[in-house]
Amino acid sequence: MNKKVTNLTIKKMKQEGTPISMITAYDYIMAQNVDEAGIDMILVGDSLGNVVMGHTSTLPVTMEDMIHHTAAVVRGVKRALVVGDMPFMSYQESTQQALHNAGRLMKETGCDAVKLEGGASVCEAVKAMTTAGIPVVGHIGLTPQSVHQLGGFRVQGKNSETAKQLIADALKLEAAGAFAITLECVPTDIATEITKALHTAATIGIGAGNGTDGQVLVCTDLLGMSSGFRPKFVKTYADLHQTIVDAVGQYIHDVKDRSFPDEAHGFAVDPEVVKAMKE
Ligand SMILES: Nc1nc(=O)c2c([nH]1)NC[C@@H]1CN(c3ccc(C(=O)N[C@@H](CCC(=O)O)C(=O)O)cc3)CN21
Ligand SMILES: CC(C)C(=O)C(=O)O
Ligand SMILES: [Mg+2]
Repeated sequence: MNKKVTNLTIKKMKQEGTPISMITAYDYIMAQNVDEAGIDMILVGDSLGNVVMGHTSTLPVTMEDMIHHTAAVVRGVKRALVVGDMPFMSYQESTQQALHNAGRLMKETGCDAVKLEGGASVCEAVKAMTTAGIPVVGHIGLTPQSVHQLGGFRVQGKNSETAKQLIADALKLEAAGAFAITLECVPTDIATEITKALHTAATIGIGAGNGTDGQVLVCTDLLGMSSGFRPKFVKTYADLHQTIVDAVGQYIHDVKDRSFPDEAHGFAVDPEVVKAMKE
């Protein structure tokens, strides 16, 4: 088995220019599958609000939801670094609240790091966490927990002023101790400049082009399991939605015409036993 990935491995990969692969997972079985594929980092994203729970945003996700799913993912992983996403209003109230909930997420799930959205405004919390021994991943650009503040899901950092703000936030997160920073929906050239400006924190892009230190995608998006809207940045590598519909359709067909189960999928008994049973 390959050695467990740590925050130091990720920092080293940035120094060496080795691209970092990251994917979301929300349960034990998906975690086992993506870990076996050789993924470097697994994010138990609060996107589970959309993907697993069927909400229209990530806002309703609770600490209890995140703990439940992150613990399941950790049980399926041998090598990848597991990051637990801090849900909406689990860290925005105060630094004390942020530290308390980051501690809960690590303590009650066994994950390797936590992630929270925001720039300068969360740096005091990031500093408190890293000081307490909790590795932190930042998240700037499109921050879905602020969708109502941002006025919708839109690309961030499109003018020089907001682009400067993003660089400043990234540098502050790095100084506060974040070992990686997710850049979501940021123009390619801006994300590349942010990546160059950071010396220790690795950038992990989603809709941020190929100049970042790594990439992250939602597992059900890249596997083609999600129906409905797909963001422009998603590349699908399989059509599992159709594969599942076809396989279950075949199963239904076999049940209806009694071709399943056949002898190979049942348990035989000595005919004498049946005879004696009826007496
Ligand atoms: N399945 C899934 N995949 C994700 O990547 C994802 C989630 N869910 N839920 C949480 C957030 C929300 N995300 C989103 C949601 C919408 C857009 C979106 O509407 N993007 C537009 C770009 C708009 C513009 O040009 O400004 C697009 O067309 O892709 C992007 C990211 C990313 N995250
Ligand atoms: C899209 C990624 C970065 C995320 O935060 C999530 O899946 O919740
Ligand atoms: Mg998230």
